[in-house]
Amino acid sequence: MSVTAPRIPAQPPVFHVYDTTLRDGAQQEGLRLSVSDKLQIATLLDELGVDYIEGGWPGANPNDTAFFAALADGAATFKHATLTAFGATRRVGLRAADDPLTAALRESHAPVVCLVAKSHDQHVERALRTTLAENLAMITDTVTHLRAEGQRVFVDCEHFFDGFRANRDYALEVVRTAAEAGAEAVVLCDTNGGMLPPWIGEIVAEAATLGAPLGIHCHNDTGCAVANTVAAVDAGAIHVQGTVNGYGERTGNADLISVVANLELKYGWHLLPTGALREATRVAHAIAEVTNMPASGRAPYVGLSSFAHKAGLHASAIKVDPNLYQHIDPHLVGNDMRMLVSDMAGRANIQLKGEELGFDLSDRDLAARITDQVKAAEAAGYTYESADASFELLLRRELDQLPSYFTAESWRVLTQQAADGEMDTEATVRLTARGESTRVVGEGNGPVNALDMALRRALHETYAVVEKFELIDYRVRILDQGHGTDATVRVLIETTDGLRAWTTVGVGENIIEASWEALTEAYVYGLIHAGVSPEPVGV
Ligand SMILES: CC(=O)SCCNC(=O)CCNC(=O)[C@H](O)C(C)(C)COP(=O)(O)OP(=O)(O)OC[C@H]1O[C@@H](n2cnc3c(N)ncnc32)[C@H](O)[C@@H]1OP(=O)(O)O
Ligand SMILES: CC(=O)C(=O)O
Repeated sequence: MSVTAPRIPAQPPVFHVYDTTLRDGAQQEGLRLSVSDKLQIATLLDELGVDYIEGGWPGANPNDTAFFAALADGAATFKHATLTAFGATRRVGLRAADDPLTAALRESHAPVVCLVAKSHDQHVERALRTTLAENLAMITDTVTHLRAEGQRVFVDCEHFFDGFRANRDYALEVVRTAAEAGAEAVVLCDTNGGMLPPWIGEIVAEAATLGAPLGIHCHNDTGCAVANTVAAVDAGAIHVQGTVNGYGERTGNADLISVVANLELKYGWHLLPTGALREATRVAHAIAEVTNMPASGRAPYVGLSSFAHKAGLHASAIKVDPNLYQHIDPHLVGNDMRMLVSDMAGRANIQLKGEELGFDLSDRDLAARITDQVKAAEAAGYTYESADASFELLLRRELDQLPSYFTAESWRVLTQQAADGEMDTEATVRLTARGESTRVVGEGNGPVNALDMALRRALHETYAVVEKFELIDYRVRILDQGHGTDATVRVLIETTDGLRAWTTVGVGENIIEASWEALTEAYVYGLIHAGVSPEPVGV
């Protein structure tokens, strides 16, 4: 058999992409979703084209109950996805029809219910504190009851893989019971997330001999949730569960976008509606905004760095053909290639970055000169990979295309503590803009804020657009760790004009000097991109 051609399994005729961001994703530490957050996320998930959106556990808390009620009242409608309510099998000793939590599932009006059932004998005996037979009866009773009430049912077999190892026959009996009761998919859960891909593959293959439609739900405690999910699919699972951005209890769940992108782009399967995968990056980032959990730059497929190239050797080959250093075309998932400029850059990085910013750096000597400058500046502490705006100013300086808007003559900052303990900071800036000299004082809650106020006031008369500029992030890093307060520092400042954001860098032995450099560069870059004409030559 040839190993050069990849093994591509055939796509099953029926396959479910099941999202649990709003339920298991919300079990992540620090994540709290309001009803309105859930509605926004559900709409984004529908745009991504997942088949099922698990909205939460109605009846377990007022928020989730209200979310299902809001959907029942028409707060959002889905073009593609089917709403699913999560819950558990009925309580020990109750009839499903009499269990208030089962009633909440019925009353959720969700067309599909996903029930968590115990499948590990020890969990039945020690956590549920009941018999193995009663657990099977709980599954049968709850599934048949909900089916009779007109809801479709999936069953999540909690701790299935550990349970299979502890008591294979019982774990398989749970699968058989759920399927016979009418579950459309029986989902095998690696609840503790301790499995590895070959183990998942072997166990799913054994479970598949029962003939029931199987699903997979993996946690990421071994860092293998996505690989485990793909292994389960290879072994016969036709339903994959996961969350966007891999949110979830402890180390999270399988990242659903990675799973789907792998199956679509590596196996060539069609899982999402045509073209929807191109929404993946936008949706992952929009959901991160709603959860207020910054998306990982290193997330496969959709991360900011997923197609960012830093090394000179990579860039030189990418100039010939981007595919030489990329596993897919980033546009397939709505992402983009980015070229990073740093001390690891060669001429090719600089040329490609220049092209990205709209400058022709095809001249080899010019590109080499700029590369040398970047390396020297990076050695002195500057960083350009996260300060594109300062890199553009460096390019413009070298190309003699840097407009002169003002000349700063001097600046001074005073901070004092008054007798009542209040801190006052005042900055004075003296500069010339379009031939006019000004001396302006600004006050702020700290030295950088006061300098920003003074600079803004000094420029405002001449360049009114500066009132739109707002400093939105300020980061300081000590560069030579061995030194104490006399160390060199690097300051990164992010500024916005309300439409776009840009980052500039300053370096110095004095934190205020470094901040001043980054601040003035931020204003110059902002003025250039606002299309403001500079000072007339000779002023
Ligand atoms: C693997 C997973 O992530 S499954 C999803 C887990 N998610 C959550 O737990 C979040 C939502 N949960 C909740 O709000 C609450 O736990 C509730 C409302 C469901 C239950 O709350 P309480 O009635 O106060 O019970 P509590 O949380 O202390 O314990 C859970 C009970 O459910 C029982 N239980 C656990 N799994 C199951 C199951 N699959 N089927 C039936 N009962 C179960 C437990 O044995 C325990 O019973 P007990 O009250 O007789 O001791
Ligand atoms: C059901 C579920 O979330 C789990 O077993 O991990």
